[in-house]
Amino acid sequence: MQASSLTYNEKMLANYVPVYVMLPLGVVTINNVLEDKAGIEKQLKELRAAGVDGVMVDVWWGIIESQGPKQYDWSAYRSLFQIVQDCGLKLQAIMSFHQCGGNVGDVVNIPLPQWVLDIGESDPDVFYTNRSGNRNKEYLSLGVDNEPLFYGRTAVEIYGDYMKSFRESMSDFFEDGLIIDVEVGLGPAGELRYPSYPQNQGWVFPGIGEFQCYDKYLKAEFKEAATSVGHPEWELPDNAGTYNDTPTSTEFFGQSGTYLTEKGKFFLTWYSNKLLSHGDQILDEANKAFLGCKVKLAAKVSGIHWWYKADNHAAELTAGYYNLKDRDGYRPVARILSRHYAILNFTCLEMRDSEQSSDAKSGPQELVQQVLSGGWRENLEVAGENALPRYDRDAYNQILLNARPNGVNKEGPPKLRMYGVTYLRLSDDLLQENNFNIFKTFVKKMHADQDYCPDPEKYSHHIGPLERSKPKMPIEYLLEATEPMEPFPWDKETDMSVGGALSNLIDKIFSIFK
Ligand SMILES: OC[C@H]1O[C@H](O[C@H]2[C@H](O)[C@@H](O)[C@@H](O[C@H]3[C@H](O)[C@@H](O)[C@@H](O[C@H]4[C@H](O)[C@@H](O)[C@@H](O[C@H]5[C@H](O)[C@@H](O)[C@@H](O[C@H]6[C@H](O)[C@@H](O)[C@@H](O[C@H]7[C@H](O)[C@@H](O)[C@@H](O)O[C@@H]7CO)O[C@@H]6CO)O[C@@H]5CO)O[C@@H]4CO)O[C@@H]3CO)O[C@@H]2CO)[C@H](O)[C@@H](O)[C@@H]1O
Repeated sequence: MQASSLTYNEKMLANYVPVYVMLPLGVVTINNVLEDKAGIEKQLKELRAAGVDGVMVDVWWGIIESQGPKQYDWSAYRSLFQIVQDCGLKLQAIMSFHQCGGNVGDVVNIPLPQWVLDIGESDPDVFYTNRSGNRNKEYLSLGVDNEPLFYGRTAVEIYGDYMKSFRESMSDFFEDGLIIDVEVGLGPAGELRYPSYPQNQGWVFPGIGEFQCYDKYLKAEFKEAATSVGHPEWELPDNAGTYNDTPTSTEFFGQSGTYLTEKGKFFLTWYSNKLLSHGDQILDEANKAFLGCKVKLAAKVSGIHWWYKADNHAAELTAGYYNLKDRDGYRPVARILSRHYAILNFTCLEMRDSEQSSDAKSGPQELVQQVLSGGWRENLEVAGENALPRYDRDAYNQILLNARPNGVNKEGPPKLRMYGVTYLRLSDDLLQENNFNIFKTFVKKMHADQDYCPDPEKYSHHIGPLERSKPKMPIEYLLEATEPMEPFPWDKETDMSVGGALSNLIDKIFSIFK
């Protein structure tokens, strides 16, 4: 349709960014029970009335396949999905192949299935391991992706089977258009990363974290890789410090550090490429499992904003994002996702540089700008989340700015628009009157001041049947995307603000007299 023949509201709808809300982590309990049906239904109705488009929920491996290999029980989740559907909300389902517990905000503990942990008892190397030998049971090491150690199945086969079973068991919800998005769990917290900053091993913000490739499988792979380039003597780093170090206190990340040497570069390329192949392989399984469904696949990438403004980008490097001033660590991730028609879901949308302590050389705004721009340059849809729960107008305004970095276009689609934003997370605090009022304004502004729109096609979200992934990309082609590019320009402030300093003051006075 010609833009000129559209009504004002139709043109404004082209600026609409849907808002989803993450459900509580333990909405389905560890015993696979949806305990508080009435309570969740009431809350979902409140969200719907606030204009919210949908919700995101973790579908925990540790719950569904807890009884034994391939013994899936989806019944509690089916009840939950039915309620979500009855409330008129859409659903984003996370294939949570990780443990809940050990990350910021993890208020419940949901370990991996016991039969997997039992295998880890006799072969602890199935878990990510740091240099001092600490095992991390949050997620299986990518070193066992292709090892048939789990009653004859490899880790990747397990993930593939789980997703196929999910599709079969939820086929009616797919057909009804309830499930619009599947977030494919690719690591701890569901994010494509190594568990380099585990709070349950003593990491505190803003420690640089540690490399996690010292299990016997990854060690052997590294040896083989080093030998193949004529350096059998190269070992994994032994000078990269510990969780809470600063970069410059280590030899690896310090000035003229190992990370700049031939050996260091070889290691970092290997470490980050392993993560890329891991994501690629599991997304391929996801693509096969959901082929033909009217759904989008998505992958989460963590917002490691601390030490972003240091030359060494130490915290990103230990997490597996090989990102430096002269090397883009995120565009290769985006390129992989483009092969699978997947959305890039990035976090820390709410953070501003001015809120961060200068000691951490933190740059959340520049990081978001880089990653989102990279995604758009690779012709991807880009979505996002906030990293920490926030209820203040400054945080919402920052999310609004990132959602439409150049503002609204009253004549049709804006230059840049995020595909959607998922707010972390539904809680009593969010629903508290004053917080919820601000949140409702935020939703309205994300919708470009338009009423809630139940039909995604109307805001140009075409969710067609999922096509088969494109052919595998040669590593050289992937690595071409490491070439740094200028990010797109961002406006200073959003043109769809939920209110500024004065409103903040009124909120404070209001809360005192409540
Ligand atoms: O359900 C889906 C998944 O949900 C969870 O994963 C999500 C995760 O929760 C998200 O954070 C996000 O993951 C990333 C994130 O992208 C990264 O940026 C990073 O987060 C780091 C963060 O950026 C850093 O700034 C730093 O945060 C520290 C923070 O700066 C300090 O101020 C302080 O935070 C305090 C906070 O100020 C305070 O208000 C309070 O907050 C609690 C709140 O009061 C309470 O009502 C309750 O809602 O919980 C709140 C959080 O505990 O306490 C905070 C903690 O003391 O310390 C912060 C931590 O030191 O470090 C962050 C890393 O720790 O890393 C994140 C994790 O990779 O997106 C994830 C995926 O959606 C679950 O973990 C998954 O299992 C679920 O699948």
